[in-house]
Amino acid sequence: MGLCNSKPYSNPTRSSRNFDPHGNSSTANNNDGAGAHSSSVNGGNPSADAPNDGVKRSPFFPFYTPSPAHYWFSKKSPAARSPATSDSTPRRFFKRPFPPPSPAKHIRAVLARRHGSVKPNEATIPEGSEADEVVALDKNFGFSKHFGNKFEVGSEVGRGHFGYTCAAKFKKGELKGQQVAVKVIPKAKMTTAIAIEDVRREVKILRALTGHKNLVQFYDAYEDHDNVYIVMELCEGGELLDRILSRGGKYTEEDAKAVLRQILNVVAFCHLQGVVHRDLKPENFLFTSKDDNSELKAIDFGLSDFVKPDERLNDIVGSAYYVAPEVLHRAYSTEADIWSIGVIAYILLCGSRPFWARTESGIFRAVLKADPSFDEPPWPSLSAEARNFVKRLLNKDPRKRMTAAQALSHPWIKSNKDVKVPLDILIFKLMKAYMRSSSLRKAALRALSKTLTVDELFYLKEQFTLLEPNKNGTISLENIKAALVKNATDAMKESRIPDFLGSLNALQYRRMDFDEFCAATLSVHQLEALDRWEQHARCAYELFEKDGNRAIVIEELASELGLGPSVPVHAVLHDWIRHTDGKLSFLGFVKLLHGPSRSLVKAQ
Ligand SMILES: Nc1ncnc2c1ncn2[C@@H]1O[C@H](COP(=O)(O)OP(=O)(O)OP(=O)(O)O)[C@@H](O)[C@H]1O
Ligand SMILES: [Ca+2]
Ligand SMILES: [Ca+2]
Repeated sequence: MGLCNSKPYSNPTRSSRNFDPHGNSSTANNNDGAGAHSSSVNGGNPSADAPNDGVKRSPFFPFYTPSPAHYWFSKKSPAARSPATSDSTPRRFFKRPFPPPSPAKHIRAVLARRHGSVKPNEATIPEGSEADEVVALDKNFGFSKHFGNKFEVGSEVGRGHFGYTCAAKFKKGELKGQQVAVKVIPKAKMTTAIAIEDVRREVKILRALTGHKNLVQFYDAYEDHDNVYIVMELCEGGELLDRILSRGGKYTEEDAKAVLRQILNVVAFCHLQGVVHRDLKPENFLFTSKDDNSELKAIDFGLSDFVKPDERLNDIVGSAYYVAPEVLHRAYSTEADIWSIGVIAYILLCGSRPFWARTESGIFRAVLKADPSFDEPPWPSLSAEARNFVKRLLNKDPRKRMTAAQALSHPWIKSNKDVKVPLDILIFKLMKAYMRSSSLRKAALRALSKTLTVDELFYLKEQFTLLEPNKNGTISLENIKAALVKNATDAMKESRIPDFLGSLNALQYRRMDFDEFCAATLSVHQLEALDRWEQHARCAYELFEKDGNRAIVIEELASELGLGPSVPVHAVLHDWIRHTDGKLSFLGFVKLLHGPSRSLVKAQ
């Protein structure tokens, strides 16, 4: 067939259009402090972009300033000041399919969950009777009561739906005089058991997740009669959203990469720990300083949760523009965060939101059904890798979406930089499925693994290296355990990741070399999402034909697929077997690659 060369996928490096009209003015509109806007929401307001009370509004657009529009029309606008930029940018702006980003509201189900104010047709949260709970709400958190003794509170630096954040200083001790941020959450706002539980969990997660440079550093939590106080490192550079807007809505590819690398890094870390953030958006990333190259920190774990490796969450939480389709379908895990990063990446590169409508239900419809546009400027002038990167984050099928660690291995993000790829929890999930597979399926996966390209092998090689401390070409269960321990925080215990390793017990009596590792940890679903999947599969089938395909007894296949005696085997399996010689057909091979559950669903 001539396709079977395992040719490295060529990534034609197009010259990226590095125009950044406002690249040097990123702090231009940050003078009113971080979070000068509010993400607070009017739960009953059906208009997703309706102005919030108490925030500044643009006279030109139905959302708050700062917005790019502010810059086009203001005398102080960098665009107005810079003749080099004023010719192209405004035109591009008016061609945008959607308005530029504004602060995202939490979806109404979140508010219902927090406040118990569920409108009849929005009643998406089935948990117990709120009326009963109000009577006996326990607002004691067990946090230290000495906030007032320890901290001197300064001015407000930001505000959210659930509280406000102030700068503060340690009054005494070793850290005397050091600045911190304090998120103050009034207990009066905690009107449901769920709201209280969410605050408990926010603190628990902040406490458990320690030691990543792109995660806001948590100091401690305090409480008194009126408030909970979450004390953390003070980030003085403002929100990513403000910086996007102050740059006129878009970043150059290089600048976007620098931001996305940090976001992906911290999110990969959270996912390895079994924490899903569930509210990733540019408002929830802060710069440590006003500096252009300032480090970025993830904040606001208010909607975050622990998730076990083989568990799905079902509560609808997040912010509308950033919410993943599977969250709306109520069965999701860490991949939902990756979707949100896809939305952020889309915004960074083109300045508008990929899924936009005036109402929450309109946004949800777009998220579920619409394909984001890559035809409008500036997309055609951006690099093919950039578009490919964003599309692979915004795949509606979570199984086909890249993970954070894979995204860090993507040629666009990687470019010439020495990006360190973190350990990926997906590797363990795939390994578990592999260990439970039949020898026939293992042979099929091995054939497929021989067709992987240089880019795909790069990621697997990185993962293998992280698990292979002795560099002897093989890994053992002990190596895997050690790699996890090395990366573990307290969060990992909560999300039961060590228990999950029990499923890899079959590995305790043998070692795995890189070839088998590739077969074990390649994701058929992800490969299937690639344009060249047909080539991969055909190629792999050819290899399998030469070395592995054999006549199959139907009963054998039936037992492999877990078909019971009541299922009419012939009816289900006739398209799996080649009539001429009783061997696996191409279709059967592809179904086998996917494993039992999927094959059955498709076959029946
Ligand atoms: N460590 C920090 N340093 C500086 N500013 C901060 C810090 N933490 C939070 N802020 C500011 O306070 C705002 C609100 O904080 P946060 O997002 O945690 O609150 P929230 O009530 O959970 O908000 P939301 O409505 O998004 O859920 C942030 O958007 C940011 O502007
Ligand atoms: Ca927030
Ligand atoms: Ca929050």
